[in-house]
Amino acid sequence: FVSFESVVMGPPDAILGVKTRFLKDTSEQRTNVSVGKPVVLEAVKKAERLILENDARIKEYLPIAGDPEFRQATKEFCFGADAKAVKEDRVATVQALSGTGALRVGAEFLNTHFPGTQVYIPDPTWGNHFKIFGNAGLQTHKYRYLDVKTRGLDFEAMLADLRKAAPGSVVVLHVCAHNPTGVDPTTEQWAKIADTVADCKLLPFFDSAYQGFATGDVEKDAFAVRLFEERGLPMLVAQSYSKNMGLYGERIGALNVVCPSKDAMTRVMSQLELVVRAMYSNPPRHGAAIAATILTNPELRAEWLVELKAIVDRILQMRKGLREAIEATGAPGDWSFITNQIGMFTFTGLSAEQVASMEKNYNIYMPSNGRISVAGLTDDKLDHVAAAIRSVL
Ligand SMILES: Cc1[nH+]cc(COP(=O)(O)O)c(/C=N/[C@@H](CC(=O)O)C(=O)O)c1O
Repeated sequence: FVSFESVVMGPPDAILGVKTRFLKDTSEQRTNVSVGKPVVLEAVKKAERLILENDARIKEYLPIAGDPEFRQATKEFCFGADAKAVKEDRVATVQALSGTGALRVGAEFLNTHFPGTQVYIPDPTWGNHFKIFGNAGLQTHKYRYLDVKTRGLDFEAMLADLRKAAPGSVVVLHVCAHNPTGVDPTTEQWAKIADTVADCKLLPFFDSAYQGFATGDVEKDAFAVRLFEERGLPMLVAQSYSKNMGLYGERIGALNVVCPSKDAMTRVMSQLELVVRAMYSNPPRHGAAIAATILTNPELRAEWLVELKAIVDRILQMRKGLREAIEATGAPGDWSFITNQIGMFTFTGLSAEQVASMEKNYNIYMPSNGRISVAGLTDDKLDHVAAAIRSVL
């Protein structure tokens, strides 16, 4: 029988748990570089004013699949309005509890209809990927991704590992701004990955959590997904608006499943709705209303894209500043990876011990894998972070 007394303590989350420790730290020099610091965008504030004025049905249930306007807008944002799969209505799209929820609904759907499916996940990857797919009952495997020597993509090893996967296996691919490494395939490498996926009959499950955060251009950042769509490949794509709209706590995202026909899409939609209904019934309204308003209102969309570009430009400045601050300490080694990597994070290669020492002596808070959220840096913190890194080399 159930006895809550027998429940053991679970481990703190490797990423979200860091912020908890940061908040307990009262020192002046405490610095949180673990997760993004959500600035509320002007476009979001304006969208919320519009929603409050116009949306009379503000508290009704949404349909199981979510806000219809959001679903169409997010699909077009991901694949492009002119994508064949979109125009032929072959993409099954359900609103999701952000990227995590999209991945989980997709994993449950796969396990329900294709039990025993093997899922190949990059090494390293986002800290939650293995648990999401594992908890849904799927078999997870690593594929080599980062070459720790060059700090670049271990491309041949990645392809070799994918070629070893059984046909029908799922391969998780970060669309852009790979977390935690900040290392992405080049466009030529994406073409070869698409060839390998097609030849080996693998099923891509794209994780699109940073569209717009890699280059500041939302169209360019969707390159990989759109290349695979143009090839006519089936795929799943999990989307998140946590980072690119700063809607973290609104939990707004989507799961897209590209199907071979409109009829198949209709059947997949019906099965996705069964997963959603039994998991949380239907999704929250507010985040979907914000995202749909920004995506479909031309003035707000334009304003949003300008704000997003400014955020990405500031991150590039912080990368340059951090690299120069570290080099100014006379730190040994090549720090060019800090400005070569893209997206929100830089993967420093610091060990868990070095990270713990930086927390203890310099009150720097970051995940034990050595990832620094550059988005969390400000000019006045650069020298402090650089000194902390210098102290552990
Ligand atoms: C690659 C990736 N995919 C999905 C998510 C899910 O985010 P959501 O808010 O559910 O849409 C995150 C979040 N990453 C950051 C926060 C977290 O760990 O949840 C992070 O890596 O810091 C990712 O980095």
